[in-house]
Amino acid sequence: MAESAHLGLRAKLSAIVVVVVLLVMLPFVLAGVAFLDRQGREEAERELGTIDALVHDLVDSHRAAGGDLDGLRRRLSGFAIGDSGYVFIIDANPGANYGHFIVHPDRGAADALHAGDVLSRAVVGRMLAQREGVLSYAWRNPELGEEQARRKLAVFRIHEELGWLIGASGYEDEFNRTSIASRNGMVVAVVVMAALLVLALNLAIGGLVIEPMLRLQRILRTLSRGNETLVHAEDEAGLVDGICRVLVESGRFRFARIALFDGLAVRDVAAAGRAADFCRALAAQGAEDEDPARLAISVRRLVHLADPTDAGKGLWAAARAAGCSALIAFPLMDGERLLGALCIGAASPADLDAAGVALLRELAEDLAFGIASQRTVQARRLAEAALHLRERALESSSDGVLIVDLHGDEARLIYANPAVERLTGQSHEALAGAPLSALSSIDAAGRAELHAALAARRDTVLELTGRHADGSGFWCECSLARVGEADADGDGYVVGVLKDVTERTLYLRQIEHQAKYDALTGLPNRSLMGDRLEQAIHVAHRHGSALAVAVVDLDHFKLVNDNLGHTQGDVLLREAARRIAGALREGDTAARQGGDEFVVLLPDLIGEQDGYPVLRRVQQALAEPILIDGRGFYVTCSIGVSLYPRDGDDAETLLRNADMAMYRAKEAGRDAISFFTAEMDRQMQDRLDIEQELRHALERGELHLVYQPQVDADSGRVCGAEALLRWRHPRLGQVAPLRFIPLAEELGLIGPIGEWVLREACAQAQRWRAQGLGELRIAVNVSARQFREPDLPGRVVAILAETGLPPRLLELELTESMLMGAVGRTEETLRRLKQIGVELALDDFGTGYSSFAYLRRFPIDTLKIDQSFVRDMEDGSNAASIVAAIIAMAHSLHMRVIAEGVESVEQQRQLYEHGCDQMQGYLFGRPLPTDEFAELATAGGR
Ligand SMILES: Nc1nc2c(ncn2[C@@H]2O[C@H](COP(=O)(O)O[C@H]3[C@@H](O)[C@H](n4cnc5c(=O)[nH]c(N)nc54)O[C@@H]3COP(=O)(O)O)[C@@H](O)[C@H]2O)c(=O)[nH]1
Repeated sequence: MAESAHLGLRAKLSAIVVVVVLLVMLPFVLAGVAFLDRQGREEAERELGTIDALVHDLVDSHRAAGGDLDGLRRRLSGFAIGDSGYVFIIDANPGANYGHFIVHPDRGAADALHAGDVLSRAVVGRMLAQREGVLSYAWRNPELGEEQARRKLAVFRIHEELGWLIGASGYEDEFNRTSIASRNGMVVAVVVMAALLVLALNLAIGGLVIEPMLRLQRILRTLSRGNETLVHAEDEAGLVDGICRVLVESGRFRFARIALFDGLAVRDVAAAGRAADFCRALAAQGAEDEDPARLAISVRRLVHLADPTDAGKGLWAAARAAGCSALIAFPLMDGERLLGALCIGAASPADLDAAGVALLRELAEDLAFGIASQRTVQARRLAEAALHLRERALESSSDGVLIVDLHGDEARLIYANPAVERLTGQSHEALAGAPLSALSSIDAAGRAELHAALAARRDTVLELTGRHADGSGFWCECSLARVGEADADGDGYVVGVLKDVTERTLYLRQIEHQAKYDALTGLPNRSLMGDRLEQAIHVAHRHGSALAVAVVDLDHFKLVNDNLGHTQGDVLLREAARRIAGALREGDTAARQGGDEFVVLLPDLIGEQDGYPVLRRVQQALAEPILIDGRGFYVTCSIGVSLYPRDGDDAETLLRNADMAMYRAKEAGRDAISFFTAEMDRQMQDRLDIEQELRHALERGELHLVYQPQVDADSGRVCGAEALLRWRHPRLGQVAPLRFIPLAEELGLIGPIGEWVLREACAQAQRWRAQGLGELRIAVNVSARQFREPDLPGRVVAILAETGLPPRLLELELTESMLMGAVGRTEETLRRLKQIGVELALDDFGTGYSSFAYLRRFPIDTLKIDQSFVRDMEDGSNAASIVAAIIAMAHSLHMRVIAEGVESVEQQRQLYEHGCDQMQGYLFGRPLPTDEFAELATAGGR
């Protein structure tokens, strides 16, 4: 299109030139032609006039000489004028021959002009009418074969005497041949001149006007399209590519390339046209240093190379390789910031004339602006994207985020994210723009704290509580942090991050509750009771008042637990706890110490006995039957009481003394309230003393065994012995088994002691075998803790192997309580013991919740009737019946029965009658030292 526009413009300009030249030259040409024509005509007129005059003279002389008309005709016919001119005489005398030719080369005297000869008649007519003059007219003589008419001239004059019209006629062009030649020459010259002028003007206009103009137009168009590219480019890459393309396609430059500078390195980012050829050739020439783009970047100025002297050969070789003979590079500047350079290769230096360079500079400036704008846009896009991301992060944050505006009189919320709504139940959209006080879900104290922290302009973390719109409570940690610049008054914006700590708080509260309260009963636990006791002591100390600490222990709870199971035991404990707490005054505290033991704190007592009525109420409340599974259970309790300040002035002492008193109540037969006394304290000291000494009893060899004979009921002969442990202390003397064995169990010393007993008893039994005492079975008591040790069967096997005693001669005495509870494990232990081959006896049978269902499951060999039944057999109670029933049932389960504590013959008799298999008791022998037992056994018994 540009090409056709270019040609059109050229054609128009050429036409204008032609017209102008013609307009300028035509008047001269026409004037010349007219002049020459006039000159030729005048010459013809003159010549014809001369001839006419000659003819007149000739006629006169001929007439004067008396010549005849024919002779005149002959003479005049010989006149030749030019190629075809002639002399004529027309008869102008009135008469028949008027208008007839008297002399004419082609007509005789008699020839008149015939009717068809219209032109000749008109010409002759005009001459006759005019009588004298010159007549010019167009004449075509077909007789001469003429195609076109020619101008003819006739000069004529009447010969008055003769009445003849004498004239001479001829074609004009036959008279002024020179003039015509001159005219034609002039026309040719003018045409040639005009053509040359048109050509010269065309060339001049083309070179001086059109080319620069077109060039300028091209660059303007390039600039325009460049601006379009600038406007429409979507990114920096598109912009630089587009500009390079525009320069090559619209600007007709050989190449365009853009190199950007990032502060460290120059990097070509876009190119069009033959830029690659140029760069390749530049590299091949090793002339990269001369690269105009790099030069423009390094000098920060325009680099214009249009002359071979402007740069080295390498550069020009590269330029030629790209078809260029001029190069230009513009630095791309964004203010003071150098962005890079635009390098353009042009086919001719003229393509980079001053006007073009000015426009290209403009393009380069626009490009730099465009790049900077794109970068700004890009930076803004990135910033917007980051902002959007941050917004989304805020929106999706699990923590609540508030932005508070502190400007103005009242702090305002300008933003609240959805997490705030989740936390508080208040619409986050409604909160945005509302005053801070709109956060009504946060409780008043929290809001006040929030206001105070914001007023103090301090970054802080607040613990806030509130109520969700659905009514549930919530807890949150609110971190306040100022953001942005504060104004002169310190006002600005504060971001509050609300971390929902409801779950954590509830969990901690639960943990705290668990740490302070008993999970089963909900009563304060030992720890909280300790704290409250300390506090109460403190208050009592200040007020000079008294307080009581009572340890309440349920009587025989273990039996309930063991026989009914833990679940029912728990039910009983919960109910007991409820009753104890219900019996107290306001301000009193009931706590569970563990197991079936409770502590009651009675503060603010005026007198030391003031607590007694309260404790009585506790006792009475528990005395009411407790329903479990529809069955009523009667629970009694033993209560030990210590008083502040009388029995101690610290929590530990008071608790210990109350505990001691409680034991005393137990010892006193249970279901009693016992107040701590100094005597109890002494006994406690004794216990502590024993405890201390017991720890070393085994290693110091202070323990020994005694053996109580067991006799066969039928024969009365000693059939075995029960090994009973004794402790003789050098200072304390003989310590009763019931004092130290339970203590050893409590202190965890029973393990090594029990093993020692087992080994010692087995060794002794084996020695007696060796001494010939026969196959005596040795019964060894196993403590509950010992029985629970998983390795017990293994230890028994090892000891039997060590001592050599046959397993069947060892009988392990277990208690009912050991067998209750973890039935599976118990069964397993019993099974393994039975596999060894030892005998198993159930000790103290009848004192617990004896269950024959259990007995059927367990591989028990012997039932040992508790001595309390044996003792009561004589007093007429139903003990004898119970004993008889036990014996009968045991036998039905194929168990042997041994009665212990047989002291009288009557007891022996009754037992014998009931079918008891074996007996043990003082009646047959007390627990005896080894030698004495050996003597008794050798003697055969009592
Ligand atoms: N785990 C262990 N327990 C043991 C061990 N040695 C003893 N004990 C247990 O200590 C409790 C008290 O025993 P002890 O003072 O030795 O009393 C026993 C007998 O002396 C006593 N007994 C025997 N016959 C009579 C009698 O006719 N009248 C009467 N008043 N008392 C008598 O009974 C005790 C034996 O009881 P038991 O074991 O139930 O057969 C006691 O519970 C022992 O079990 C030991 O080494 N380990």
